[in-house]
Amino acid sequence: MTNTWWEIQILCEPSLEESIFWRLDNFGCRGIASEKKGSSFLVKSYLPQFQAHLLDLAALSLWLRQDALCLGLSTPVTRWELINEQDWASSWKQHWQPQEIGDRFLINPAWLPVPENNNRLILRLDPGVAFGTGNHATTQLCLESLEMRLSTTMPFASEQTESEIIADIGCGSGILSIGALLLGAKQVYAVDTDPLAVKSTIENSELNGIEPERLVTREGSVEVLTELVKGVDGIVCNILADVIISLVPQMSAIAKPNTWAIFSGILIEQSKSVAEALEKNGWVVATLWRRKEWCCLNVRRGI
Ligand SMILES: C[S@@+](CC[C@H](N)C(=O)[O-])C[C@H]1O[C@@H](n2cnc3c(N)ncnc32)[C@H](O)[C@@H]1O
Repeated sequence: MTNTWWEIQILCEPSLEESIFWRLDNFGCRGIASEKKGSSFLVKSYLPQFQAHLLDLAALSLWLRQDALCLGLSTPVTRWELINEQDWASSWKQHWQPQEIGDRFLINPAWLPVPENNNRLILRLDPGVAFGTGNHATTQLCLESLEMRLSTTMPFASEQTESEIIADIGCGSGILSIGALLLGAKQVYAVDTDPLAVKSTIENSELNGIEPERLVTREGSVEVLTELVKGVDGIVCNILADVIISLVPQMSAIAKPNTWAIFSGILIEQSKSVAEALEKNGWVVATLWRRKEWCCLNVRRGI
């Protein structure tokens, strides 16, 4: 049993209540209740924390807004917070098992023994409260894209994997940075606006025996990268679509004429607006991979 729950609160017009209940039920929420708040309704619902990442909650909020717009009603306000943090770590640890991703990776929780006779790249991880266990479709899509980019046996792989310098924007647990380094990249510059993510990336880097100079981690975003490095060969960025769109113009400062990039955290219905923002800023979309309701854009710098 988990001890930490998301409490999701939705303030809405009364006529939206039914469609919200339906959405929450489909989302896996347990215990849905509503109360009158003036002329509005406040719907409260609960979900074990391990069942939803922040990205999923953001997607839920978007669907609720879209439902309201389709019905011609004013959009609801969705908020979420974690309640009852006690025993979170131990309860969550019971739910997280080693996981194979793509053809090359095995994500192994830090507290489990490293499997013997396994020919996969073992990525050891203790994300703590940071995002990035490998369970989420967007992280998987990014790792698989990195695999295609950096595994020398892959047809689209870079011929100079061992000299590739990569930026990881929104590094979370550091899973993508460490994945790129295990695949043979020379160096990764990882940034995240959340100081807990920065701490988690540094700890996971040590856990995987990565030399500190190969994974440089800082709190912040693209503006910090521009101070750290002149140009990078590749970029991975798994954040929400809106954030990606706002960061794309600044990314030109760290892009070289042949830089490639992997973007995820994008709902399928948002892919068009992200692709447009990328193309406006000198990127060419090469492929779109999808898993569940999420997609991942593989792009390269335009000529
Ligand atoms: C979806 S998680 C991705 C974690 C990990 N890279 C993965 O793929 O599993 C997004 C991360 O981006 C960070 N973030 C959000 N906005 C950001 C921004 N503007 N610049 C840098 N990081 C940001 C969040 O703190 C969070 O750790």
